[in-house]
Parts: sequence; structure tokens; C-alpha cells
Amino acid sequence: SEICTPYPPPYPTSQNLTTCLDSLISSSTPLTPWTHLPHCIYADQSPHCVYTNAFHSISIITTPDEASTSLNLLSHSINPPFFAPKKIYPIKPYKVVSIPGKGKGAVATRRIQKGMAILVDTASILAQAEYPADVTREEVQDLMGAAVGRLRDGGEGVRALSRKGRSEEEDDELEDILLNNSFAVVLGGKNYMGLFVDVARFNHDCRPNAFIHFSETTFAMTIWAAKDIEEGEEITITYSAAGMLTEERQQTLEKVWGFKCKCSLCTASPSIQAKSDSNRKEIRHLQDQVGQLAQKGKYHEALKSAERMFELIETEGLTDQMGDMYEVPARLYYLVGNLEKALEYTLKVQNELQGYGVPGKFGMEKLRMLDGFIKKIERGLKRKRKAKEGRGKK
Ligand SMILES: C[S@@+](CC[C@H](N)C(=O)[O-])C[C@H]1O[C@@H](n2cnc3c(N)ncnc32)[C@H](O)[C@@H]1O
Repeated sequence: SEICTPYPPPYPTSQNLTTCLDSLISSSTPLTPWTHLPHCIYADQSPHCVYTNAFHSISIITTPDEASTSLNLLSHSINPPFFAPKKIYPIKPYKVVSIPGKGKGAVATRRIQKGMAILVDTASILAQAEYPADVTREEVQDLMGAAVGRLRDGGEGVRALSRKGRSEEEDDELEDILLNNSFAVVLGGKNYMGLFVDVARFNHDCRPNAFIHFSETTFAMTIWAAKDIEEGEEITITYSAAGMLTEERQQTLEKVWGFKCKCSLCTASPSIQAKSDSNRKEIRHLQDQVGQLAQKGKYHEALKSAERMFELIETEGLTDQMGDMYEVPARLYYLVGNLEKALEYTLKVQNELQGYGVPGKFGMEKLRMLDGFIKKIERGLKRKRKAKEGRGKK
């Protein structure tokens, strides 16, 4: 059968392997990193196939071109040295429990510090988000069935996830589960739907205390604490674009995800919602202002606006990939000669980037560039110290 029985950890014995995988593969096809023959449908001459690596328990639905180029990373990328967030607790810091009005959700089982990784979850399914017009819904469902069935547990983990629960006859069970639990990710410049079995238990909040980050290098989604989270508190992420205002956010969640949001902000009083909307409008305004002021050479004013923006971003729980955000003030502080602050912010950028694990080619280049900038600031600081000492002696 094409469906693998679960492998005993860490890896199957060769006996198990050959009974489980398509026999052809091991003999002739150069198929690394895939463990099964691709399962394909043919749209106009451009096939879409399921590629599975059963060892890593991941199935990817994509075109042969994509599988052979951008996804070829898989053979070496999921090995532990490649994804090593430094700031992760040795024991899972949350449990999944029932949350009134939201189904299940994740609750902290200890105090979680801001900046710590809560969870690193490698994708089970990555499915291209768009198909050519002549691909039927049944064909996509067929691909999804193969993708899920070839996972190491035969798809049990995926099938246990929550459903939207619309009418039984209308919906394909797997399609429903995938739509209700997948997150949009970008891989090789293309849009994919990513299903991460553990991440799928985290509910949405319009003012979340954690945020997600997907790594193209490891195919893993990491959940980071954006604030200190107390034991017993629900850990939440955001499903909607960060900057939206209350009404727009609620409509989008209902349209795209199909649920009425019952998060802390959506159930708060109108005055709290109005304050949040006004904060978010100000963030948008400040974002533009920082750029404009910096362009005009008004660095001190740009920095004042940037600091105010960070404050509001933190209040609204919109922290996301802080590393990127800190780059502008790092440069501005350098330009105004505040090297201590420039170093502090540059180290924050570096720390965030390193924390995500090896962040692909682009990230590596950025790390090298940051390294150069840090050395430059440190040389400047040394000169400053020497000059001060010189003045002291006189
Ligand atoms: C990715 S799942 C999250 C985990 C899910 N609650 C469970 O039981 O497994 C997404 C679904 O959770 C529910 N959900 C998530 N956030 C919610 C919120 N803020 N308000 C109400 N329901 C929510 C919705 O039913 C949504 O379709």
C-alpha cells in the first residue's frame, strides 16, 4: 500500500522502510529527499503532485519544477543543527485545553518570558495556494488525501484537528480541516497553505501575546512570546493583518476563517476598542512619519516617532519579527552619534535573526552585514572611550 504505517523512532529499520515506501524509488529514481513516488494530477500539461518525506512526516503539494528547485532544500534542511532557536524551554510550556467559545486552545503551564520560543513545529502539509483553472475541486481533494495519508502517522494527527463543522454532505472532511487550521506561508516566492499540527491549536486574538514566524530553511513555524505570559494565561497569535481596525478585522476573520471573534479585544467595551483603533491609526501614521523625517535628515525627530511607535506596537500586541523593526532606529542612532543605543538596537536585530535559526540565504547575508555594522560601531565606541580618557588625563 502507498500509506506508511508509523515508523518506530528514531528512523525505520531498512526492513520497515522497504515495505513502506514505493519499491521503485529505492532502486532507480534520484528522488532525495522524497520517500514516495509523486502522486500527481495533470492540469493542461502542468502536473501538480504530492511529494512526501515520511521520515520528517511532511507532504508538499506543488509542481515538479518547484519540487526540484526551491524545495530541494528538504534533504538537508530539517536536520537539528539547522534549526536551533536558542531561547526555547526544555519542556513544553503549555497545554491544550477547552476554551469557552473557541473550541480548544493553548494555555501556559509556566511563566513564559517575552522573547522565548514557545514551540517549533515543522509543517505536516505545505500545499500550493493556487491551481490552474482546469483543476477540479475533487482533484485537489485527491491530492490532499494522498498528502495526509502518507504522513508518518497515516494522517491521524491531522484528522484529529478541529473542523468548521458545516453541513456534512457539502464538505470534504480533510478540506474542512485544512481550511480551518492552515496558515498562509511563502516558499520560494510562492504562496502556500501550511498545516502545522501543534500550531493549529493556538487561537486568534486581536491583541495577541505571541507571534508566529515561518522559516523557509526549516519548513518550521515558531511561536514566540511577544510579552511575558503568566501561568494559566491563554497563548494567542494573530490570524489577521496586524494593522486592521476592529470592524475590518472582525469582518475579515468571519469571511476568511469563518468564525465570530470572541477574543479579549472583540469582547471588550466599545471605549477600549475605540482606544485600540486610535492607537492603530497612530501606528500607521508614525510608520510613514519615521521614513519621511529620516529622508529629510531630521534624525532626532524620526527617532522620537519611532520610539513612540514601538510603545504603541507593544501595547497593541502587534510585535512581529522585531528584528526588522529595530533596524531603522539602529541606523538613526548611529547617524546622530548615539553609538551605545545604535549598538543596543543592532544587537536586538542580530539576536532576533539568530533566534529564528539559520534564516536562509537572505538572512545569512543580513547577519554578515550586521556583523560588519556591529564591528564598525564598536570601533567608534573605542575611539570615543579613548578620546574621553585623553580629556581626563589633561
Ligand atoms: C486554527 S484553529 C484554533 C484551534 C481550535 N480552537 C481548536 O479547537 O483546535 C481555528 C479555529 O479556532 C476557533 N477560534 C480561534 N480563535 C478564535 C477566536 N478569537 N474567537 C472564536 N473562535 C476562535 C475558530 O473556530 C477557528 O476556526
